[in-house]
Amino acid sequence: MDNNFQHYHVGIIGAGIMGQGLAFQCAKFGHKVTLLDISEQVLTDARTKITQLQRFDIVMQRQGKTPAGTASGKFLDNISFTNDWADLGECTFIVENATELESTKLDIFKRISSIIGNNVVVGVNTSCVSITKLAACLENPERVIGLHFSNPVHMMPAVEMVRGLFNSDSVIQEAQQFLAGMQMHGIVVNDSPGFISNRVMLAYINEAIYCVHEGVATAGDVDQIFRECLSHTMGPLQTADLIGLDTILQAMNVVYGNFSDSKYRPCILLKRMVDAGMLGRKSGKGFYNYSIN
Ligand SMILES: NC(=O)c1ccc[n+]([C@@H]2O[C@H](COP(=O)([O-])OP(=O)(O)OC[C@H]3O[C@@H](n4cnc5c(N)ncnc54)[C@H](O)[C@@H]3O)[C@@H](O)[C@H]2O)c1
Repeated sequence: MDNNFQHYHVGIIGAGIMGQGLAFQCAKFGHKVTLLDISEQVLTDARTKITQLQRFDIVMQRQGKTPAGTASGKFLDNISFTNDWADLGECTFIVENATELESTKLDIFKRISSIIGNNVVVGVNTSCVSITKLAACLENPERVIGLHFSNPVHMMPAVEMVRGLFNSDSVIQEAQQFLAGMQMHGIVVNDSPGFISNRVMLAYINEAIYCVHEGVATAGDVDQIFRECLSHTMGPLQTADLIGLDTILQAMNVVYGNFSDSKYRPCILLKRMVDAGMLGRKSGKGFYNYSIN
């Protein structure tokens, strides 16, 4: 790793889509990683997925779509997988990536308050939950900052960095340095429901789901219009499948609950698909069918 950047022992809470991607990215740039999840099965799957990410990343590097890392050797050995919260005690930087439910994240913050060091910066990877509300669970709330990574983490150069009400400038600088060490940078916005990206994108995805629900067009045709008429790389329903329909629904509920504005009311089709376990890529079926391996 470039000597100008500090090595951290990064504690990542939640080993789902985002936790896996972030664990890989951190290890690729020389950080030691402790990846925690409450589910043994998720931790087992995460090992496999992270190995697959490494293969995919090598191809992307050859195509110039992702930078080379700075770690050498078998850097994935620097990731440890655990369900023991005490293992976070030695971490020097934390990123919380668990399920997009305010109650889950609040429980996690209350839990880690007595485990992690008092000066450790805590990043929150959330689509919508208030950074300020989570920060209030910790002593030194100024060290909690929103780090809204995008999916796939290792392919995206920028992170929506969310400044909570308590944040100090030094924490923002430290988080920027953490990202810079992985050849990423943060774009700082203030704490508001859905921040910028999700406030705009959720309304767009939800409207596309309404179009399918009302029979205006098929999912394939909606996406094709965005790709072929508007030059988007992906259509809104492909994006929804990539993010996870459960995550979209949970995020919409948070934004809708905060703004009480009907433009954020989740479409009934989205709710029914989540009820049916059609969560998108991660479950093998959403608006499209996927092979899970
Ligand atoms: N999926 C995306 O494209 C995307 C993009 C940006 C941000 N996010 C945000 O990142 C976070 C994680 O999203 P994801 O897509 O990885 O979700 P996911 O459903 O794939 O993974 C969430 C993980 O959290 C774990 N978990 C649940 N409760 C927990 C607890 N109490 N302690 C520890 N782990 C727990 C689950 O077992 C699961 O493995 C969410 O807040 C989401 O809004 C997601």
